[in-house]
Amino acid sequence: MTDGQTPAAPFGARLDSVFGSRGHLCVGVDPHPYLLEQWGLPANASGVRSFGLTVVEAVAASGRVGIVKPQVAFFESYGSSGFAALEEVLSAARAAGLLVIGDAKRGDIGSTNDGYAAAWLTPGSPLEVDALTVTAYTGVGALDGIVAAATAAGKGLFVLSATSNPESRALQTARTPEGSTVSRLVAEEVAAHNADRTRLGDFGLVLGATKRLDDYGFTPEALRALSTTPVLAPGFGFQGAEFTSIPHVFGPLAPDVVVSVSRSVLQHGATGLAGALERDSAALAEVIA
Ligand SMILES: O=c1ccn([C@@H]2O[C@H](COP(=O)(O)O)[C@@H](O)[C@H]2O)c(=O)[nH]1
Repeated sequence: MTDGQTPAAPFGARLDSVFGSRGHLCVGVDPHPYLLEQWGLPANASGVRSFGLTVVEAVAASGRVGIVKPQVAFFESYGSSGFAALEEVLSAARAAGLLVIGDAKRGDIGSTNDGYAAAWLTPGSPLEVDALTVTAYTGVGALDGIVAAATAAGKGLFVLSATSNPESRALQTARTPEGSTVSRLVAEEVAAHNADRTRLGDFGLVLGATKRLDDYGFTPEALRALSTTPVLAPGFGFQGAEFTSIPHVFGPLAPDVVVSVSRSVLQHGATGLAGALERDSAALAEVIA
């Protein structure tokens, strides 16, 4: 629900609409302590609040970017006042019409996951987001309650599958008894939740742009089978991936990738952010129409 009464359109449809109107760039709201210092802000809740609101304002004003991804860790590190700051940032972003992906990477056994669903996906809750990142180490089935809550509220999930960090390889390329990789198993079980869609579903995957997906067990056929599954792709800029690699890395999924950038744009400071957004969104539009 958007206002507690009107049912929201499904997340996948809303994401598709943002792709059409504002493109695929997603700006991470990652107030690292070193960035706070660089921006002349204090390393406390008031600093992350100002940082987050400034990023939201710049993204909304750009007219070229429609998705933000606040990194919860950097707010959580200041305790309850950090969470209060996060609530303000989330609310400002949603009020500005931006699609908000909460990067909280929640995930537990099913009964506990219901608590996360209540916190992040319930319309009107203080931490309401449009989509949430979650882990499936307890099994994709343990997410069923969050999936049901998301569907009821027009929300989405992005489930970690092949993450961008170098340490992910051993675990995520481990083979199941049937011969699939862990990454691919997660991907296929998540994609099953989108099976009734002809266009984008509400349940996506985190696939790092720094990876060769064939190394993680994704054959070309496996990628084609994910055609209604949106992809949240971190790893650009600071972690080394380039926009021009998107068609090669993501193949048939490239048209539905949410391209996430944080430090590479945030390092330009409050005054340089608008220019960085303009440059990145223009460069990305050359790659994903
Ligand atoms: O596999 C993953 C999953 C999430 N992330 C998050 O994305 C941003 C990346 O920040 P950059 O500054 O653009 O490197 C950050 O919030 C990570 O927690 C990821 O990098 N990889």
